[in-house]
Amino acid sequence: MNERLVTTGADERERAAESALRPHGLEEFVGQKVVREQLSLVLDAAKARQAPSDHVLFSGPPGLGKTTLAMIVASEMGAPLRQSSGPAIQHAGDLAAVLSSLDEGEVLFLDEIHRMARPAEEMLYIAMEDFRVDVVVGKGAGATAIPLELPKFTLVGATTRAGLLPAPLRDRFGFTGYLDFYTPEELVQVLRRSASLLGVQLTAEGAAEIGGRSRGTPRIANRLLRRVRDWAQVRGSGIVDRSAARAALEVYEVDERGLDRLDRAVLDALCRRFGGGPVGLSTLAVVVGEEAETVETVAEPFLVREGLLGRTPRGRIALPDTWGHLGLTPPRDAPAGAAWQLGPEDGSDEGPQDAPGGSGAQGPTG
Ligand SMILES: Nc1ncnc2c1ncn2[C@@H]1O[C@H](COP(=O)(O)OP(=O)(O)OP(=O)(O)O)[C@@H](O)[C@H]1O
Repeated sequence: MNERLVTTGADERERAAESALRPHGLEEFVGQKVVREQLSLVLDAAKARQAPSDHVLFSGPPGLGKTTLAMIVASEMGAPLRQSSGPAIQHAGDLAAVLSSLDEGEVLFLDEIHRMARPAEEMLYIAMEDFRVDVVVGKGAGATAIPLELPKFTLVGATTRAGLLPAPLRDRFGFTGYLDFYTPEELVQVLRRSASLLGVQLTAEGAAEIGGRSRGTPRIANRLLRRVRDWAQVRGSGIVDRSAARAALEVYEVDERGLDRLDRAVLDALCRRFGGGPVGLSTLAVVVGEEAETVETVAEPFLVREGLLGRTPRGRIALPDTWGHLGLTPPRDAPAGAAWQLGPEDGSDEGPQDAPGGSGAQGPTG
């Protein structure tokens, strides 16, 4: 089980549990209306031409359905799916081995495609466009490239960081689907479907309660459902209703907005200890007893998205909602969120308050 119930990633064990809940066709896939419609046009056109589909890229945060869609592409095309990932392809030879073993029409799914080694990326451009790889035999001046024809295949790439893909690779995908976070109503639909597959009795209120705490992410919704089901079986009536969801998620310390203990510790330190900031990331991390990287990559993206934390060039700041969420009253001199000059997206800059002993409790000057 994951240490954090609301983390967006999944380990091998969880992925195995997830496979039972995956939609098998586009009509079962909840939400992402635009992507579904665009993708179904691409696939229907390919089927009508009786040819492999164009290469497809899915981009979006973890747990929103990229792997599921890759599997759907293969099943809609009636083709086998071969899976690998960027981190597994560290040499051009690794990729040549995968590509040369494909059959005509097969779908190759490359997860985390942005993490592939550069020489392999370059080999992939040619393979995608010309269905050919150049295998280099020998070394130095005597090295020769032997072209190897490949069968026509469809590449499905998935990435959480489309911006990291070099333009020549991005341009070779005929279609890119951008996945967005799900609405609470869509998550209720995901939960209903999962509950029926798991044989769990789920009430409308129970689904709404879990959906609202799932951070817009089906993976988290399904994970919370499994934990609430456990609670309902052991301590409740077996039915997943609102009170079971509330009681179970209190045990797991997931609050009504989907924040867990780490998220709240960060906000609590920011408001109580540093008067709302700005405070540097590493100081904040020391106070909550975590690595700066964990705070930055695990807690912050969701807090920023929810408008509960701001990243500025001078450090992290509380926003008006932050105080309310913690049940605190902002100090009288706390600025309105808009008055702050918010920093760049990756805003990992350390503020001046990172100096040892800095309290960082002052407001902005401008
Ligand atoms: N639209 C959806 N409808 C129903 N279930 C979904 C949907 N999207 C995702 N899920 C479920 O959520 C879980 C995670 O989905 P998936 O593995 O496809 O996410 P991912 O985007 O590939 O994540 P990662 O980036 O970590 O690989 C799966 O159990 C899947 O069935």
